[in-house]
Amino acid sequence: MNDSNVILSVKDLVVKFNLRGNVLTAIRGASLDLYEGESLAIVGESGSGKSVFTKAFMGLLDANGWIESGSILYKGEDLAKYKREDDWIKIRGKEFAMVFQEPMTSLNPLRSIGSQVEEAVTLHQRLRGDEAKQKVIEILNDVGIVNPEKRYYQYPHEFSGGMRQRVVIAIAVACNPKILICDEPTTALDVTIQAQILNLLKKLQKKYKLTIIYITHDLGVVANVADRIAVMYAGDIIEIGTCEEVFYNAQHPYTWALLSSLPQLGVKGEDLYSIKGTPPNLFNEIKGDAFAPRNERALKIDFVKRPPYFHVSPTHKAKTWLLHPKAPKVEPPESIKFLRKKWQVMSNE
Ligand SMILES: Nc1ncnc2c1ncn2[C@@H]1O[C@H](COP(=O)(O)OP(=O)(O)OP(=O)(O)O)[C@@H](O)[C@H]1O
Repeated sequence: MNDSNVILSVKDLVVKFNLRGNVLTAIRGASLDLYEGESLAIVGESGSGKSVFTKAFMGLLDANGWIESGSILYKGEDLAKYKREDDWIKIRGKEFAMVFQEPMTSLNPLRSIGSQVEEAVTLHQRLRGDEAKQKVIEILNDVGIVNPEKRYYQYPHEFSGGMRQRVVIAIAVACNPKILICDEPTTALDVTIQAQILNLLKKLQKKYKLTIIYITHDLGVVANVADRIAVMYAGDIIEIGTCEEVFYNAQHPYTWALLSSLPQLGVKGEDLYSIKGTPPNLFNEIKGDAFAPRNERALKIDFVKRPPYFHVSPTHKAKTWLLHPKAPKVEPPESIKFLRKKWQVMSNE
């Protein structure tokens, strides 16, 4: 990873919404460098801002939302300055494509699968007639749809949930995007199908040279597919690092809480850990570390001053005062200590 590979650079992004005259700050100065060809998972509880953050890159914010400040640099242009739908049309599909959670809402029930994929091929790859159809069949085959020549003429209701999600992915890939954003792509599917779809995305990433952002509330789901993990809380990325760094050497107490609530890490015979309290009200100004009121290990300063990023390694940083050189030593929960022991072994290998 080096700076010349940065494909998208978001700096200090602030996104607000107006709700019946009251203003809510959904993204509170979040920054992110995305590297070409990587897969990055953005994780966090419901409402942490994962979807709004990525929708801002595609000009897909709801009508009552706007980018208040910050920049989104892509190919030398600042997308945060785009005001007109015409500007976004150049980006959407062609440069960035999105796969949503519920495939049925992304597909038109009245049109054949083939014609829906073909529309994307015609629009973005400038192919026509037989050539376009051949391309569609090739893509349907690539996404694992058996007998694509026959399936081409079928309708969404003739496909299972997993197969429909494959079609949605085919449409996204048919646009030839550089960046694919997958918003909870497997939440609506059962566990075996989930794994198949994630494997498929991994395979397509290589063939189509995609940079992928996975959005999920489930750290467990992305463990096998993401190169890096960004943890979001109350509209900011509070920790980011390689998958191993975030799993085994997490630094922010919120990341500790997320990890401790994973069923895979549960201590036998104990109830599953759940994060106490509720996220802050984004209509109010947030002072200090937004997680402090829910953090039983919070320091005094956490309630007063917002922490900057502190680097743990060149690829790993977190916004927590615990990383300040003068911070008192705070013991993480048992499950995190267990992971850190593994990290020490891994680091010495
Ligand atoms: N159109 C809107 N008007 C007002 N508030 C909004 C709007 N869209 C999103 N928000 C608010 O912005 C915040 C971030 O929402 P977002 O959908 O990005 O969360 P998320 O992390 O993706 O959650 P989930 O996992 O539930 O999708 C939430 O507080 C949400 O209520």
